[in-house]
Amino acid sequence: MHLGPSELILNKDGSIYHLNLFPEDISDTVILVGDPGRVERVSRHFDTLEVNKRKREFITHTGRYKGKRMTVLSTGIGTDNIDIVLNEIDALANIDLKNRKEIKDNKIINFIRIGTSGTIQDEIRVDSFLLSEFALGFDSVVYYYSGMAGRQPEMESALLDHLNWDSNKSRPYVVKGDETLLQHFRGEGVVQGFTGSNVGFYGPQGRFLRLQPSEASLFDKLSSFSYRGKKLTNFEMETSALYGLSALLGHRAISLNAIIANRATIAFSEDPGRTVDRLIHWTLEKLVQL
Ligand SMILES: O=P(O)(O)O[C@H]1O[C@H](CO)[C@@H](O)[C@H]1O
Ligand SMILES: O=c1cc[nH]c(=O)[nH]1
Repeated sequence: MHLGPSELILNKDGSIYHLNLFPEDISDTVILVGDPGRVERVSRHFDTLEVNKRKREFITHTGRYKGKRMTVLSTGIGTDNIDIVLNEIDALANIDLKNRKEIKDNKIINFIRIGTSGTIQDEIRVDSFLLSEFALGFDSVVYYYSGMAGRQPEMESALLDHLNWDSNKSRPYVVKGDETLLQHFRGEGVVQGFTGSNVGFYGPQGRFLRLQPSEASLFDKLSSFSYRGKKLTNFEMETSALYGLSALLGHRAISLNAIIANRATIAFSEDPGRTVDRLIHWTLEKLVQL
């Protein structure tokens, strides 16, 4: 199918609209970070830097770490930005931008998110690393696409029963990370988790400064949910759409979280930057072995 100029939008120089990139600018290993400032914290470890581009909050560096070509790209905050980033990276990989048609042999991208997150379980230590085995999406991005790849309907039903969900809010969905990548990144010292991706940092994560909650018991209901021994472990704001869209597009994704807050013990990391830097270094080393 030919994609017209209002659908597949290209800049004057032919680069993709928001990311400002050409197909040759990206590797098939893409590290996603929320914070644009974190891109340099990753690429400072690279031996060589070949691409350094930006538009809006989307900064992209491509280079080599110990010989392996990698791209690190900032998504900004939220699942709506993940919709842009996943669709545009996929277009760079799998659409011929000149004739505006899908390329026959689809390329598979490995997406590795390195993010910050708050745990909701008291036994998970601040400054630990958490690998999201499953993601719970409070956003509704996946509902705009056809298909159920990666989705976990039984977990979704169990959760909806447990929460007695308010129908004014979008229906939460559950999606699994890519098993090949999960296997590679599982290991000692890494908590395996079930990550909630919320549609905000405050109310949607049960944080209230001056406003009052519409449902006072929601945070407790979420932290007490368990499905076949798997508890909901932590909150952040991107992993669900990353897992959902990657599965639908045929890519692989995992999400690694630096736990900087513990909402159950009301603790915050004394040095979150150090924890993020440790997670970056650990992830780069694991990626070289992939
Ligand atoms: O540190 P990043 O990757 O931005 O991730 C987390 O931090 C932001 C909120 O402070 C949200 O994007 C959340 O997902
Ligand atoms: O509590 C937290 C910490 C980091 N990021 C979030 O989204 N929530």
